[in-house]
Formats: sequence, structure tokens, C-alpha cells
Amino acid sequence: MREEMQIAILGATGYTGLEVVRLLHKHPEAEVTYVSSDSQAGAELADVYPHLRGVLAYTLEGADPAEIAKRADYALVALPSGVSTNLVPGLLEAGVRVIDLAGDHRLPDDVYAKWYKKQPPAPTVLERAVYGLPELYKSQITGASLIANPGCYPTATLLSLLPLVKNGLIDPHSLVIDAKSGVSGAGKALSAGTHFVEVNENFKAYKVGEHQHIPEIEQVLTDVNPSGEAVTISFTTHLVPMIRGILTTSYAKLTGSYSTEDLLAVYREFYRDAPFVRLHSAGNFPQTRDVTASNFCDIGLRVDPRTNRVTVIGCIDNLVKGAAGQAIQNLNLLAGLPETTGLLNVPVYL
Ligand SMILES: NC(=O)C1=CN([C@@H]2O[C@H](COP(=O)(O)OP(=O)(O)OC[C@H]3O[C@@H](n4cnc5c(N)ncnc54)[C@H](OP(=O)(O)O)[C@@H]3O)[C@@H](O)[C@H]2O)C=CC1
Ligand SMILES: CC(=O)N[C@@H](CCC(=O)OP(=O)(O)O)C(=O)O
Repeated sequence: MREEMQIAILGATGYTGLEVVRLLHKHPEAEVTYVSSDSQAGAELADVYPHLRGVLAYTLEGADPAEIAKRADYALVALPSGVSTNLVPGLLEAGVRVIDLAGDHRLPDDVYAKWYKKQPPAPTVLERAVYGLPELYKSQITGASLIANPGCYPTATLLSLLPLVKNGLIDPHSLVIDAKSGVSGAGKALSAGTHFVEVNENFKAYKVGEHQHIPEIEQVLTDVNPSGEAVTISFTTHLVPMIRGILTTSYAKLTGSYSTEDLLAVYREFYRDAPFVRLHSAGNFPQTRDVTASNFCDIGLRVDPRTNRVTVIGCIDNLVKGAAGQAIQNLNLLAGLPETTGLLNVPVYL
């Protein structure tokens, strides 16, 4: 009989860590054996989050790589960027396979230092990292020891655009991406720009032209660009007064005269083995509530023959396909399980 995977969740009191806890509770092949918190070590997770009482009983512990290695095969690291850089080397050295939800291992060191304004991980660690977008890099993910789980905005944006860029159907230099997120994307820590009074009954752009996800998106689009030329994008993020959800709207100039149906056929082929990408038929578009609390990415598109541009709408739940769910999808691939294991729940529509 197959043994359950033993899993450590680091940063379990944060929004994405808590979502990993929720999703793994229903995972048939995973046992959570270590649950960490820095500020609340020693407390019961169900005392910190009373909605877990009677369902889960985990005692929070400080993150000690040697101790984690004794009790876990895999660590899902849901810590702030900069913090994960310090913990990951010890985990890898101790033989634990790591999925890092933070941005620390997604970019080359100089690019990370420039956009995150933090000390990058050591080159010897970075060279082990595989970018964990299963719909594009599945074969590289399966054998990796360190997965850089993609950012939430890059997940929705890349899944919306990969079939177009990879097949040379758009001019990638014409790409404009308008992205909107619920406030849980900013994490649990208080900040002046994200507390209730600032976001309720309000809608605002932020980090205009300087969002840290710009180089992450450009790097992957460049990787699939058939011309090999570097892709640059115009990308603007907005904060929406809701808790979960990301909706991206991407616009690009077409390289030929294609219909909506032509492009949808390309997407259907591109995502034929991607169980979490759901395509809308012509004339239909996704909304965030179609994917809430699920690992789906829903996509709809339309060609405008007047401008010869295409508009692509992508929706994910930032905490699930944008973080915890995608991390578990990657965990499944590392463990040789079907990628959907434990993840095919019905979205919460209301
Ligand atoms: N929120 C989202 O939608 C997404 C987030 N991410 C990334 O995932 C990571 C986690 O995000 P999220 O869950 O939102 O963040 P949160 O701020 O909600 O949680 C982070 C957790 O990390 C712990 N922590 C904070 N500071 C330290 C520290 N100095 N040392 C050790 N532990 C610390 C805290 O737990 P405690 O105080 O108990 O120690 C906290 O609960 C981040 O890197 C984020 O950028 C990626 C994709 C989407
Ligand atoms: C709404 C909101 O504030 N979202 C965050 C997403 C941060 C994130 O996911 O951070 P990584 O860089 O680790 O991917 C932001 O825009 O910065």
C-alpha cells in the first residue's frame, strides 16, 4: 500500500498557508506533520483560527529545518518574500523537497534584487529552482527539488496569453494587461493601503509600472516567444473591494486575420491536457465567482475585427490557483500523483 506523503506547512497562520491547511485536509494522499508559525509558536492553530475547531488539531511550531526533515518529505513554504530565502537552503540540505509560494526563487538574482529590493537567494539554490506552472513546465516540475510557485497575477496572465504568444498569433510588443485583485492578495499583515476604510467602496490602481510580477510574466512569455525576442508588457494592477479573486483583461494586436473561433480552437488544443483550465465558448466570459475557492482558471476571449485586436479575460482565485492550490498541484506532480488529486472541489459560487 502506498504511504501518505508527509507535509510541512510553513507560515500556516497566513492567508495562503491557511488555504494549504484547508485543501490538504481533503487530500487523500497527504498527511500534515508539521505546521509552523514564527510569532505564535506553541499555540494551537484551532485557537488562532476557531473555525478549525473540531476539524483539525495542529500545534504550531517554529520552523526548524532539521526537525522538519525528520517528519516531512515536502515543505510548502508560505512565508513573506525575503524570509523564505533564509529557510529554503536548510530544508534542501536536509533532503526536504520544497515548494516556495513566495517570489524569491522565480527570477534571476539581479532581477529579483531590482524588483523586490531584497537580497536574492544564493546561485546554488536558485539553479535548482523550477518555475511551477504545470500547464507549461510539467516535465521539468516532476523531478525538481525546489519549485518556485508562480505569483497570483502571473498565473492568470500567463494562462490567458501562452497559446497566443507561443503560436505567434499576436504581436507580443503590443500587449497591455489590466489586472484586478481582491485584497487577500496582499496577505494578512496590516498596511495603510489595504485596511477596510481604504478599500471598501473604492477602486484604485497601485504599483503602476513597478509591480514585481512584471519581470516574472515577461520572462515566461519570452521563453515561449517563437522569435526568441524579449517580450515587454504594459501591466497595471488594481485593488477591488472583495476578498478573493483575480480577473485579468489582456489586449493585443493580432498578427493575421483570425476569428474568435480560430483562437478558441488553438486554446482548446493547447490546454487539452490541462484539467484546471476551463475555456468559455465564443461570446461568454468568466467572472471571479466561477472559480472562488477552486483551482480552476477560467478563460474567455473575443476578436475585434475593427481593431484587429484580441481581448482575453482570465479568472482565478488568488489564494488557490494563484497560490495554495497550484502548490498542491505541483506537490502532486513531485509525488507522481495525478495533478488533480485532492483539488477537484466545486467552486463556491455564493
Ligand atoms: N496572498 C496571495 O494571494 C498570494 C501570496 N503569495 C505569496 O505567498 C507568501 C505568503 O503570502 P500570504 O499568505 O498572503 O502572507 P501572510 O502575510 O498572510 O502570511 C505570511 C505568514 O508568514 C509568517 N511570517 C511573517 N513574517 C515572518 C518572519 N519574519 N519570519 C517567519 N514567519 C513570518 C506569518 O506567520 P506568523 O506571524 O504566525 O509567524 C504570516 O502568517 C508571500 O510570499 C506572498 O507574496 C503568492 C501568491 C498569492
Ligand atoms: C492585492 C495585492 O496586494 N497583491 C499582491 C500580490 C503579492 C504576491 O503574491 O507576492 P509575490 O511577489 O510573492 O508573488 C501585490 O500586488 O503585491
